[in-house]
Amino acid sequence: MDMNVINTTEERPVAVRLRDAYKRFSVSNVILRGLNMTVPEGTVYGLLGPSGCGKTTLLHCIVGRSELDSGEIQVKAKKKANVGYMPQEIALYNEFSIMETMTYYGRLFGLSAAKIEQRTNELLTFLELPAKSSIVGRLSGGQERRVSFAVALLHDPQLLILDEPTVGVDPVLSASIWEHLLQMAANGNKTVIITTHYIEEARQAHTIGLMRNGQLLAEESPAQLMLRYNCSNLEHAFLELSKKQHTSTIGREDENCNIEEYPMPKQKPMVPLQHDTNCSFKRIVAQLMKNFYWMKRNKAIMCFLLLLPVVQCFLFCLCIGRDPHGLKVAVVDEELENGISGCHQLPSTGCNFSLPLSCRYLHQLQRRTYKLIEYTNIESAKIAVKRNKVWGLVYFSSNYTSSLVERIMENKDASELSMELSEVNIWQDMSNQYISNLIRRDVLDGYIEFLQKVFFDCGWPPRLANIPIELGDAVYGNNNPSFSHFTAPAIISLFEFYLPMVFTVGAILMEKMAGLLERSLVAGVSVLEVVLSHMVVQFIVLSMQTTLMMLVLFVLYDNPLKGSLVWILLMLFLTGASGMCYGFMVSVMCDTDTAATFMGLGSFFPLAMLSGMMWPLEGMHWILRSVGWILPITLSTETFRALSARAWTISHPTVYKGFFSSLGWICFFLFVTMLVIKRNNGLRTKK
Ligand SMILES: Nc1ncnc2c1ncn2[C@@H]1O[C@H](COP(=O)(O)OP(=O)(O)OP(=O)(O)O)[C@@H](O)[C@H]1O
Repeated sequence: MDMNVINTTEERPVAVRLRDAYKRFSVSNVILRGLNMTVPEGTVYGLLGPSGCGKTTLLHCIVGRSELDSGEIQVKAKKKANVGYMPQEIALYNEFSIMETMTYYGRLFGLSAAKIEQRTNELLTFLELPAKSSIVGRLSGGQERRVSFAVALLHDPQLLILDEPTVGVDPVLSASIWEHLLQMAANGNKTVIITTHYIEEARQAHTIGLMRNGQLLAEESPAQLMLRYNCSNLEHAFLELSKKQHTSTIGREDENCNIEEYPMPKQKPMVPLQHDTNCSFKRIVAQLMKNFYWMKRNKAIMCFLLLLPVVQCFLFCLCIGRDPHGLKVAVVDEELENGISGCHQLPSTGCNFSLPLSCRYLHQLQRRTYKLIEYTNIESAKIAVKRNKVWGLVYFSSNYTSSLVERIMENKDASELSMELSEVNIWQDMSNQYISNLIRRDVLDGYIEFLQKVFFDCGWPPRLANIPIELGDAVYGNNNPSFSHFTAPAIISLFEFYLPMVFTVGAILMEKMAGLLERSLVAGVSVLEVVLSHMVVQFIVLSMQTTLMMLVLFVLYDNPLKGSLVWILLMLFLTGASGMCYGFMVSVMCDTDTAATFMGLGSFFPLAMLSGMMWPLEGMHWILRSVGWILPITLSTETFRALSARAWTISHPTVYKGFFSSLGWICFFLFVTMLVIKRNNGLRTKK
């Protein structure tokens, strides 16, 4: 049966009309030059033209993926839900099964589960597709294209816009697709706009638009076109038309000295298709379902996302903040005849000054887990320090004990010599700040302990052996503060900020780059719905990540958590929200994952450095200190510290500043995101 019997000359309502359409990507890249196009309702319109002439751009303008610079587009279908669009790229979720793909788009179009099932079965049979449980990414290129075609047909739309649907499809199926399209037009009064590279295939269309140099050279039925140019095929007709246009353009170029007039109206033309509503519960549910499918199919990625923070927290607790053990220290003790091994036979208590007191002091150092390595003289011990075999050298003179006793007994009358010989001499490798400070602390504390014990054993007041400074109980924290207690709040804040950022960028950029996001937007999803559904998933994932991190840091390990848990969780929630909003900003600003990676990494290190995580802000250069506090996790980390270690409440400025800072950053990131979306007219990649 010849479906091409529809009389296109009769007055039919117009499904799509373009008037004086202008579009360019740059001054030298003008795509549409005052193009006029009329697509009658209930017909198949074949859009033909050489590669790169702007067919896809024209379709993008009709479905709202792109905007005209000037001119007018009228689409009778009005709503996005009445249009079926098959983009040139495959734009399908590779991990989904065919049924999951259909379910997602069916839900977006508001179809019931039964209707989706029925339409899927029909389309699978018609398009000769494999079982609906087949995974899209494992199909052949041609099969993927047919699934993409099935998605466009799923909701039986009034207007069907197909960008090269028959590429990679075998000729028999291609013929049946054309037959189906013609039937839809004849029996269902549907309008189809189709682009193809196979010119002879387009012969079946009711109307043909031949596009070249941003204009339609002709717009009539294939038969009329061939008759007018007295050709037996469309290719020749197109050639004739192209020659004609070329000759007329040369004339005009000479007249205008190559200057092209380009209209620049004050207001951009209206977008032809509108959303039903900006936020529909059904479409959010469809998005959530899609996200759930994605997580189900990407279990490895989800496990990685959940386990990464836990593993990092474990590693942090195991590696950071614990004092080094078994540090080697050289000892040169000239008062011991049998070396320090002989100390073991001597009593470590009592008030007998005929025994060497240096043994008792060395015993204190050993109790603090130092490994004492004996050397015969200072020179050889210093060489060992230089070679980094030991971290320092402790030296006792041959008259150490007698001189120390004289120093204690004679006090202010002790001789200069006894004062000198009673000193323990220490030389340290100070290249490692933490280790050298630790040795210094232990050498001093160990000495006080040793002397107090001697005083006690001799019946003298032990307090006399102490330096006259009394350290009271710590007001916050404890008198032996741990580095990990200082850094734990920064670690959790950093994760809380960066994990949502990475997840958001990954999810949105993946959809954006594969054209999936645009396909959903053309199908009627609004940016607000994309953001809301992502937020829901993000917060479920973040809650699990936070719970696991808190368990490791504050339950399994003893990092302080003294303040109100509600405020602590709220602070973490806001930090996560600002990380997510940062992710939104990065994903709308970057078109490739490489750019996003650079942006993420480029911000990570400055943020980590300036957040006061590694070093207190008070110790930074004043310029950085005055900038550092503005950054997203600086004040929130301080707030977390104030809440967890000091149990301060929201009324304290340090606490509420962190909340304000996070809220401010959320607003800033969202504002920039909206600006970029507005400037780019949506969430599209540059290509
Ligand atoms: N976002 C963009 N930014 C800059 N130039 C673009 C953009 N999109 C398309 N172009 C350019 O516009 C021109 C027309 O591209 P378009 O994809 O519309 O052509 P086409 O006729 O559909 O080609 P084909 O038949 O090969 O698909 C090309 O030169 C392309 O490089």
